[in-house]
Amino acid sequence: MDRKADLPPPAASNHLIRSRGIDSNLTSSSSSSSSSSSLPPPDFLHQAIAAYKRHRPFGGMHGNIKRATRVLVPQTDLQKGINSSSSVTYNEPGKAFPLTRAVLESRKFVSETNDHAENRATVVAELQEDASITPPSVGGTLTAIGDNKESNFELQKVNIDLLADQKKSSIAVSSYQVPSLVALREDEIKKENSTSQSTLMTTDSKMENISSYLHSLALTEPEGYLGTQLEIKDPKLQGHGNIEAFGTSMKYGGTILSENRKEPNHDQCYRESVTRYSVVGSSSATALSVNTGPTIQSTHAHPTAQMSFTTQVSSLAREMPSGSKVLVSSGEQVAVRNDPDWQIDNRHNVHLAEKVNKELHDDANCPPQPPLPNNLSSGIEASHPQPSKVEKSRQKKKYDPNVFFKVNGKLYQKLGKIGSGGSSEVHKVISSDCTIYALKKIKLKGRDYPTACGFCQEIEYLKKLKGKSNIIQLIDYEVTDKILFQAVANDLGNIKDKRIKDDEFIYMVLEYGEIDLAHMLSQKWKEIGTPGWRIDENWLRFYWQQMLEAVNTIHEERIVHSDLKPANFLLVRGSLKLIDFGIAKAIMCDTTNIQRDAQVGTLNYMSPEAFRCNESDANGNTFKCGRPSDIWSLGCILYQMVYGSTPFAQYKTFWAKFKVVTDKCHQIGYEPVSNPWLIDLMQRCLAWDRNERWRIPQLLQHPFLVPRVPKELVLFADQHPSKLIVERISTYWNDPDVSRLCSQLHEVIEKLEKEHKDPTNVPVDSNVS
Ligand SMILES: Nc1ncnc2c1ncn2[C@@H]1O[C@H](COP(=O)(O)OP(=O)(O)OP(=O)(O)O)[C@@H](O)[C@H]1O
Repeated sequence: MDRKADLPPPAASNHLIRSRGIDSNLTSSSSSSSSSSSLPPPDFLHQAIAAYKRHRPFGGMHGNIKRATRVLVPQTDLQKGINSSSSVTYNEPGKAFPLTRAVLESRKFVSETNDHAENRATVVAELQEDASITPPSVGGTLTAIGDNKESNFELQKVNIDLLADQKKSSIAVSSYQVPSLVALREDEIKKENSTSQSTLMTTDSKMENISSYLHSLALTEPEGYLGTQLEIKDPKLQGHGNIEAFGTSMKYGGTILSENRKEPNHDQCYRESVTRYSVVGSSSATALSVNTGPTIQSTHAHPTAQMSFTTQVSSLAREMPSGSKVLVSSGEQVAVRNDPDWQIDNRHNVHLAEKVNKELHDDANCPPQPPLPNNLSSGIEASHPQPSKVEKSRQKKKYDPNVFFKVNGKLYQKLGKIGSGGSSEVHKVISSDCTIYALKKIKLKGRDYPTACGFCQEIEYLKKLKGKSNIIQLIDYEVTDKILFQAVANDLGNIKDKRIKDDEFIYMVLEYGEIDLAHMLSQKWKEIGTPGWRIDENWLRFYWQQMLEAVNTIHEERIVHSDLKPANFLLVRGSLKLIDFGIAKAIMCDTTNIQRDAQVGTLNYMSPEAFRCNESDANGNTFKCGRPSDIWSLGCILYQMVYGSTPFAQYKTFWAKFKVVTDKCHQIGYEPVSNPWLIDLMQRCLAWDRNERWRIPQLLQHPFLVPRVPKELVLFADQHPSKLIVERISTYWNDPDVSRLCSQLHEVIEKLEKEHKDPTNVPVDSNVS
């Protein structure tokens, strides 16, 4: 059924149109009607709250208040609008663009300014909707319209009203925003001019975080209305990845404006949240404004999600620092809390908005409503079944755990799962100050206390390594199981044999790494086989040195990592940092080795002694793991960086690996490489006998990293370097052909050197070309 057909004709509000900066004569063709602003405020408030709770436009409850037309178009109609011949033809007659609803409307809106009479009614309807139901707290004026290149989003500029007192230079970022924009402080936003309609500009890298946040909201909160009216002025940002993030949020109906935006995917349905969010920044503090009011009811909106989103924002508002301004606006009026300095124009509206705020907060304690079937989502009263357990816990938590993590009272919005290890999940998150972190969540349920204590050990190591630039930094952590928390600090005592029964977790907020070495390597190895490919020695040196330094840092702190592998080196702002101290062990003061309770590590990188840790050899000597075990792992990583696979990769099963790695007589194969020092370096790390392995300070001085040509010449005064190299190579290959070739090479090098010293001494019949 076409719901649009059921709707009363749209009405316009001059008031709103003014606030949006649209010439009021554009509305002349529309029927006039009442607006919310014409209702006595308490009625408005009650209706707003009641409708909000019902998740449907309260216009519907009031005969003469018109519903928004755009949001009541069912998906099928939307699809029709997009896919069928009814696509909007724009500017260039005859050229049809398949557009999503959001784009269609934006263009209609634009078309109004272009005097496209046919679209005028729709624009009016949109304006009326805002006017009669929820006047926006911030008005915008579309001032520039781009061309209509296919698949681009044309609107290029939106002027945004200043919401707050000019003297205080507070800036309203947009009418529909997200909480994390609180970090968009005034010093990161320049006003283009000082009139009440100023164009926001931001060129700061915060944009990346914000866009990424929006992106995440688009992903995690499909019902959220993510339109953010920001003009992106910085050419660097145009076409940058973060624009894509905006593009994604636009899919959900936002009017985020930037040049050359890609057309949203038609498969994405158009959704809007009942609740709108707005953020105000001031010179002295940041503020969060929550614009309530059932503005739009999408046929696809998910009431539970809307509720939870509201709850999250309320919760975020509570999380904000005490100096922050929490604004709640109902309609275009804004109330300011916690800040006596804030200029308030209209006391009544402050009162009104505060009431709305209170209701909003009360709402967070109301049971969320179950989702309505799509076809019933507007106009039908939902029944209120008892809240489920999950819902109850959500109410208790006052934030949606599907969207946020709470660590030590701070909320972190999930941006997506990065990876999961043997015992944990790692998520990309964003904090309220728009910083991206990695959040490691270790599930404790079902684990015994000694194991859980082992997990906490990682926190101890990271605390010990705080401030070390080549170790991932622990920002915050929480152990939700209080018994465990105390046991770690004191003693396991009588809980040794007990298990954790409840849903308890360890949360660790960590510095975020962009990519790990494993992924970098797999990218690098795609180049293999391309014509002219050869090992990039400088690339190798650059990262090898950083790896050595990172491991040296922990060795100096008497910590053995025990699980060194490419995935545990993360690139953070261009530098490699070490992560995952899950199985690291501290070296006792009176020894250089560690005792292991169980076999640990990742097979391909495990040293012979790690395979046989704590066992005894034929002579009764115990295999112990210590720093050399980490050196072996580094050797395996270097081998992988040089050849593309670890030295024992061809042995697939555990036992095959065990056998070959623990076999003292097994010879690791080294294919020739352009720089023989590289082979020497690998051999220094992969010596079977752990006592023969070089230590990190030596490795940092190895000729591969520190070419010492003059020093070498002095050191081997009686030996020509080429001879030395040739000798070493022939030793390794022990092959007459290799020896012969090496001798020839040596002769050639000597000849060349003679020529270099005395250019007149060039043999006439030189076979050196
Ligand atoms: N700080 C971080 N920034 C970005 N990604 C991270 C971060 N920490 C971990 N990861 C990603 O999450 C994955 C798993 O993390 P981690 O290795 O710490 O977990 P684990 O349970 O100890 O894993 P494993 O079983 O491999 O030892 C890593 O391989 C890495 O890709």
